[in-house]
Amino acid sequence: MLLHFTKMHGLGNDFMVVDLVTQRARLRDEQIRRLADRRFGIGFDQLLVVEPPRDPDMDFRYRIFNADGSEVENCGNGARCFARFVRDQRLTHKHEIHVETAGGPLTLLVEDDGQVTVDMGVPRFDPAALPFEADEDRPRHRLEVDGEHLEIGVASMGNPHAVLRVDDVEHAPVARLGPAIEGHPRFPRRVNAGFMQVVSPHEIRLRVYERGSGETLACGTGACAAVACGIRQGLLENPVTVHLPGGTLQIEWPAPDAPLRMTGPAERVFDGRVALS
Ligand SMILES: N[C@H](CCC[C@H](N)C(=O)O)C(=O)O
Repeated sequence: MLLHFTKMHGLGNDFMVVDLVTQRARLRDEQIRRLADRRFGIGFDQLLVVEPPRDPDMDFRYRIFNADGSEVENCGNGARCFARFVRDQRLTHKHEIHVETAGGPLTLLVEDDGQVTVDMGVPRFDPAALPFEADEDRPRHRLEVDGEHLEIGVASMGNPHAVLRVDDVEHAPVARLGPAIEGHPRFPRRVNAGFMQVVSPHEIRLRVYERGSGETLACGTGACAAVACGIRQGLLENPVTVHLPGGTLQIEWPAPDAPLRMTGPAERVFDGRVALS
């Protein structure tokens, strides 16, 4: 069969977006891995799938698959592209779109300037929410990685994040520590590893080694998790501008029990069709 898709990105975090409301297809893990390959396939960090909602109060079901084929709970940059896609495809005319994900509900707000603001829900820090093996919830956890004693913050944005503060993201050992943190045994379902440089209380620089995809040019949930951990550690104050290699996100988290909001762009690159074997 021929599957229609749209290639999109949020600050260079790139996606294959598929409408399974008007199309029917089942994508197996190995098909996703092949399609994700940047030489043998289309090439993407994540596959985003639009499906009809299970909950009648929601507008769509939003499913996310990493390049390694693993299905995950949330994708922040993908959520902005999802909102742009469903409106461009005329699957909805709404400006406020409610979607269900494996990590919980999200509200997507398409702004007049084309930017998208996502209500990402309330960050969770209890280790069981990630999951992360630790005896209690605390702003900083000690983690021994590759012979080094690190101090990390942990947060769930529906998906799990570990955040390590560094002096200079340019020279942070992302290639070495990223995979070691991602696959650390204390994270039974692996983890996204963020490397955060604090520029000021309202500004950070961030690189993220993503679970299931490697280092990406941007990570929306990673930006949210870094800000949440930074505010909780007393390093940051609401709102925070997050500079990632692919561009900048604005994050607001006005109070610990308030939802966290992320605002940024969503770009279409091309439409295509692919034969599914
Ligand atoms: N790699 C992530 C999913 C994609 C998150 C990222 N692309 C974003 O924008 O939030 C995970 O395994 O939880």
